[in-house]
Amino acid sequence: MNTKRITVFVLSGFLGSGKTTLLTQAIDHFGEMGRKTAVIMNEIGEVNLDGQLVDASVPMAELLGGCICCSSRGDLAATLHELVLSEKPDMIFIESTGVANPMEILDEITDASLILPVELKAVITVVDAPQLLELSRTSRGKTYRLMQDQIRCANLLLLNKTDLLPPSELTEVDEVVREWNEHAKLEYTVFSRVDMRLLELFEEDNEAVLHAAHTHMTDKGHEHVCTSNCDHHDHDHEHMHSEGHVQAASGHHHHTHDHVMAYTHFFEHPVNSHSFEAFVSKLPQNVYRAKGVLTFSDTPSRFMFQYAYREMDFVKITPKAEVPNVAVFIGEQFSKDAVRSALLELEREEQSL
Ligand SMILES: Nc1nc2c(ncn2[C@@H]2O[C@H](COP(=O)(O)OP(=O)(O)OP(=O)(O)O)[C@@H](O)[C@H]2O)c(=O)[nH]1
Repeated sequence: MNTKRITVFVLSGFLGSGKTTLLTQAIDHFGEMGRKTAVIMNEIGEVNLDGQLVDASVPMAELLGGCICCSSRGDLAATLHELVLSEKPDMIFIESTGVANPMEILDEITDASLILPVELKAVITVVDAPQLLELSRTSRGKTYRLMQDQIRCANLLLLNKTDLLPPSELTEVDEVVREWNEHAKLEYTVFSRVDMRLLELFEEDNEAVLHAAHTHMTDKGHEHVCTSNCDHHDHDHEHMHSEGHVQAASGHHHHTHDHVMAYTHFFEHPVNSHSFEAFVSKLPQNVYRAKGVLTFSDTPSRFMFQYAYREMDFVKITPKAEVPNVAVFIGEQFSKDAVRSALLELEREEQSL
C-alpha cells in the first residue's frame, strides 16, 4: 500500500501580518523543486484578492465569506477532500484568515487525515512585529489574545516586518513571543523571507527542528504536531506529550469572531487615486485591514491596494481573471455604513466632474 501522505502546512497569523507574502515564496520554492503545490485560501471577505498574487497554475480552492475555524466548520475537510482527489498535489498550503484560531483548524485537518492521505507538518505563524509590540504595551483585548493563540500553536514563528522596528524594540517583542512559545523555531523576517529549507526540515520531521513538538492526542485518538504551549488554549482533548504522560483535560471553549466584521464594497465607478488614498489614511483605528483591486480615474493601469496596521501599499496588477473593482475592509465594530457612504461619495465626486 502506498503510504505517502500529502504534506499540509497551515499559515497562521493576524490580519495583514505577511501570510500571503510567505505563501507566494513557498510556492515558488517548492515549484522549482518540481513539487506540485495546491492552496486553500480562506478569506473573511466575499472576494479572494490574495489569490491574485498566487501563480495562476497553482490549484487553489477558496473558502470565502467566513472563517474556517468556526463559521464554515466542516467546509475545510470537504475542500481538502476535493482538492486531494481532483489535483493529487504533493503539498497543500492552507492560508487561514487573520482572525482564525489555529487550534480549531488543526482539529479539522487531523479529522480529515483519518480518511485522507494528508499529514499536517507544521503550523507557521507570521507575526506583525510592530503591531504585536504596540498591543503588548497598550491592550489586553481580543485581538491580543487571538495573536497569543496563533503564536502558541506555531511550530515555526516568523517575527515579520522587522524592517519597521529598531533593535531595542525588536528585543522587546521577541521577549513577548518567547514568553508565549519558547519551543517553536523563531526567525526574524522582512517580507516573510525565510530559508525555505526550514520548511523542508519540517516536512522530513527533522528531529532537531521539531524537538519541542509533542504528540497531541485528540479525543478521537489521532495525532497532530503541536507545540506544548497549545494546551494553554482551552480544549477538551487529552494532551499526550512525547514523554508519554497525559495532561488533564480542560473545559472546551470555541472562540467566536463576533467582534470582527468585514465590509466588501463593489465599485460601480472609478475613483480618484489621491482621494482614495486620503480616505484610507483616515480610516478609523478599528479598521485594521483593507485590500482591494481598483481602477482609478486618474491612472491607466489597475492597482491592488493593501492596508495593514496603518501601512498602505499600491501595486500595479493585471488580474488573472475578470475581477471587479472591489475593496474589503476588516475590523472590529466599525460602521459599515460610514465606509460605504464615504466610498459612494468618492464615486459620485468623479461622476460629477
Ligand atoms: N514593511 C513591511 N511590509 C510588509 C512586510 N511583510 C509584508 N508586508 C506588507 O504587508 C501587507 C500585508 O501582507 P500580506 O502578505 O498580504 O498579509 P496577510 O497576512 O496575507 O494578510 P491577510 O490575508 O489579509 O490576513 C502587504 O502590503 C505586504 O507587502 C515586511 O516585512 N515589512
